[in-house]
Amino acid sequence: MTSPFAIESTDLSKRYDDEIAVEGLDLAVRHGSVYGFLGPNGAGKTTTIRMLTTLLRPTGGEAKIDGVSIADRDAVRERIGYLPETPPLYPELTGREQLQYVAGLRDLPDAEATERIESLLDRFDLDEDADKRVSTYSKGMKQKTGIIQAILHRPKVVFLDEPTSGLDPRAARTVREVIADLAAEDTTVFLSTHILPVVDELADTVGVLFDGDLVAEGPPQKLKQRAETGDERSLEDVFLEVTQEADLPSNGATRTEAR
Ligand SMILES: Nc1ncnc2c1ncn2[C@@H]1O[C@H](COP(=O)(O)OP(=O)(O)OP(=O)(O)O)[C@@H](O)[C@H]1O
Repeated sequence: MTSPFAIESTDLSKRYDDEIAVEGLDLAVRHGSVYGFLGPNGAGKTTTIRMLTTLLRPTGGEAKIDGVSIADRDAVRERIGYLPETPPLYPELTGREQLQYVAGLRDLPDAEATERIESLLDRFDLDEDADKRVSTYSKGMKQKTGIIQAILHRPKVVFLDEPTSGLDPRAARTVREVIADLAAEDTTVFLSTHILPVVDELADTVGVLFDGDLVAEGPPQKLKQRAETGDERSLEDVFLEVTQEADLPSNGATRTEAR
């Protein structure tokens, strides 16, 4: 039977010399869902994403993407798209050339590549600037190009690190709509961001990482529900609480489960 999970990790860990960046991470992210991956600066989010996207070798544990071990780099890379914090772009290419280049790397047939590139350029309001060099692009224009190249080949799983970073409100809304569309088409979206309303709106499940450890996980609605009183609090309240609680060893950090 095929696994219901697009992303699975067991005891995934990364140690840099004596610094433990990620410790024993267990993830199970369903196909076609949006997973909001939260955590304070330095919590280990980028390290986790770099391991799941095969860019960094774990020092412990195992993970599978769409059923394929991250040890099988080529097979995993075929299945994923990744928008890192700084999108990898060639400044001397135009936006359109950059996307054509990526479509070529992904072996997209020419006609499909052209159709996909043009429709995404149009959707992100980048069509009029597509023949300018990337070196002349604003931060937001580079970010839009980075997002398009991450989803161009219709990956099964897409990892987005702060996708709305540097985007104006209209473009940020487009990104939110694109994420919802991807999930509706059964693409799994692993979304790392500090912008909690975006996660609240889009995520099926939220995971909060703190000091390399998952300290809370569940659907946003459940996490926001106070168990004792039934009152609702904001996702920001939840975030502040679980990342502070875990900070105080005397409190005995517990994982808030609300699956
Ligand atoms: N190449 C490296 N060498 C040594 N330590 C590293 C390296 N990369 C990351 N770290 C450490 O690992 C921990 C996790 O870093 P990581 O970049 O994964 O955090 P993050 O959650 O993505 O943070 P942010 O929200 O600030 O982007 C930090 O303590 C960081 O200093």
